[in-house]
This record gives sequence, structure tokens and C-alpha cells, in this order.
Amino acid sequence: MVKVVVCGAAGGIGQPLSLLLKQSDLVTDLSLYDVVNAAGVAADLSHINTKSTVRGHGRDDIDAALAGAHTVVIPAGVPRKPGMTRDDLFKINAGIVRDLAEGVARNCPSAFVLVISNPVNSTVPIVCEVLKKHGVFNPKKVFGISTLDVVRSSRFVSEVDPSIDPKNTRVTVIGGHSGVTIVPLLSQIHGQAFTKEQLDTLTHRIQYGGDEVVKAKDGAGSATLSMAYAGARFTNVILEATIGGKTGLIESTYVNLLADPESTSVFRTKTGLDYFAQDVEFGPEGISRIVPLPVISDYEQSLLNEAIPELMTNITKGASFITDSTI
Ligand SMILES: NC(=O)C1=CN([C@@H]2O[C@H](COP(=O)(O)OP(=O)(O)OC[C@H]3O[C@@H](n4cnc5c(N)ncnc54)[C@H](O)[C@@H]3O)[C@@H](O)[C@H]2O)C=CC1
Ligand SMILES: O=C([O-])CC(=O)C(=O)O
Repeated sequence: MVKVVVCGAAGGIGQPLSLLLKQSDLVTDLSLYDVVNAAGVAADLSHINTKSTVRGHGRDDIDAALAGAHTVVIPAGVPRKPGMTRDDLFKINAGIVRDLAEGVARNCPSAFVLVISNPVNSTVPIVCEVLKKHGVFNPKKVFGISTLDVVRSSRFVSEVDPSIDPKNTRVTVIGGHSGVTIVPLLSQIHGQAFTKEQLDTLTHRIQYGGDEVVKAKDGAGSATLSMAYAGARFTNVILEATIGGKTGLIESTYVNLLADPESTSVFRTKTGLDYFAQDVEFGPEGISRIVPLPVISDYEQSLLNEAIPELMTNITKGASFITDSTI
């Protein structure tokens, strides 16, 4: 059995993400959990003629939803409205993510946990601290999905240089998933040299791509369809590496750096950061290694210098939400 759970499955991301995951032949059981309308979404998707069995689980059914899961994807929580930062979502989403992580610890402690709910820079530390509290934390198995930054980067650079094929150009994006913490390494795109003006425009667009969508949706939420695409892409990498037997798969993702203590030790000592988005190589157990940072340009180093203090604040806020809690 390969059971994949989507928590928040009836939402703007949850529905198209579940649709895309229904298309995977690696999934045998698709479990849809939401506090509203999970049964309806499940009934609808269950008619699609692919391998997996689909079940919907409502508010009081979290344990059955998660029991025995291989992978849990979490797009549950509220999205931004114009004028809000991702950090403004912490108040509501921190508690939602904490409760779902408690459910993971109880029902599927060795599952891969893929976090979409914002603010990702803080919600990933929340999940890790909950799993630590229960003695079931494995840093090789918890991920913040920052794939949308990678997807946007490839698309946006192809708009500047039409000779770039966006589908086959993977841009490494390091740091985190909000504003200045998003650091695209455009110098790493093979054979590509952007002018300073192009770099400024591209970097700003990648860092604030989410705001572009929030503004265009004008109060009706944030990116859902592109996020579902990115979320399915990342989930499929996990499935291909852990059960599909594929090797050498690499994606940028926001992780706990202790997943690869050796390759990250210098960076951890230098920055004090425990979490960071970076290229990761996947294997049967999840993270097989964190790819060492390449030599970056001075331009990218100054972006990184700006990202580090903000990341530190976000990480401390998330981790202390659990460690300082008396509940
Ligand atoms: N990591 C990333 O790159 C991105 C993250 N996001 C984040 O994803 C989250 C979801 O966004 P949308 O799908 O647009 O929101 P949405 O409001 O359309 O859907 C959220 C769903 O979560 C459900 N939900 C709320 N509390 C729950 C709980 N305790 N348990 C299970 N389900 C619960 C709601 O009923 C709803 O169906 C937001 O926090 C948003 O900021 C959005 C885009 C990109
Ligand atoms: O901007 C938001 O709030 C949603 C998000 O994370 C993104 O689109 O990158």
C-alpha cells in the first residue's frame, strides 16, 4: 500500500493537487482530509479511472485519514489577502499545522511530511518540533515545498530569454519561501549571463511572484493552480525516489539541515541557521544528501546576507511556538 494524504484537500490548492496526485500510478490510496467538503471532493475524484482508491475524511476523522500513510502533503490553512505578508498567516496556520503534525506523530510517524501551508519558513520548524516532542523526528523526511519558486524562476527567465526552455531549465533557489528569503541562483543557469538590470528585475519578480497573484486575485486568495502543479511535481519526486527506485533526483526544498550534518556543518556554524532551502538529492529514505552550495556571485551573496536574519526570526518563531508551549 502507498497511501498519500492531502490535508486541506477541499481548498484552492488541495483540489487541483489531489486531481494531479490521482494521476500517479505509484499511489494506491489517496486520502483526502479537510474540515469541510472532503467527502464531496473524494466522491468526484474517485470516478477517475486510475489505480488509486480515494477516500474522504472530515473534521473528526483525522486519525483514519492519516493511519499508515507513506506521504502527507499539507496545504491546510488560510491564504493571504492583499496587504498581508506570509508571516501574518502565522496566527491561524501555526495551530492548524501543529495539530496536523500531532496527527502524523500518532498515526504515521515514519511518513514523509510535505508542508505547503504558509509561512513555510516557520511551519516546517513547527512540524519538526512536534515530531521531536513525540520522539519520531527524522530530518530526512520533512520538507517545506518551495518548488513554486523554482517553477516561477524557470518561467520568468524564459520570458527574458526566449531561447531558454522553461520546462528543461531548473533554477536552484536557496534560502526560504518569503520575500527577501527567496534567493534564486541565476548565475548557475548554464551559459547564461544577465545584465544587472535584468538580474534586479528577475530577482524581484521571483521573490514577490506570490504577491503578483494575490494582487490579481484581489481578495480571493493566492496562487492555487501553479502551486498545485509545483506541489504535485515535488510529491512525485518523493514518490519516484522512495518507491519508484529512481536515483539522482534533485530539487530545491526547505529542510532541517541536520538531514545531512556533514555537508551542512560549515554553513550551520557560519550562519546559525537550522533550516534552509537548498538543492537536495533524494533516495529511498528521503534526503540522501544536501547538495553543497555552489560558488555564488557577489550579487547572490548580498541577497543571502539579507535573507539570513529574516530566516532566523521566522525559524525561531516557529520552533518556539512548540518548545515554549505549555500544552
Ligand atoms: N508553499 C507555497 O509555495 C504556497 C503556499 N500556499 C499556502 O497554502 C495554504 C492553503 O492555500 P489555499 O489552498 O489557497 O487556501 P484555501 O482556503 O483555498 O484552502 C485551505 C483549505 O484548508 C482547510 N482547512 C482549514 N483548517 C484545516 C484543518 N485544521 N485541517 C484540515 N484542513 C483545514 C480549509 O477548509 C480549506 O479547504 C495557505 O496557507 C497558503 O498561504 C499557497 C501558495 C503557495
Ligand atoms: O504568496 C502567497 O501568499 C502564496 C505563496 O506562498 C506563493 O504564491 O508563493
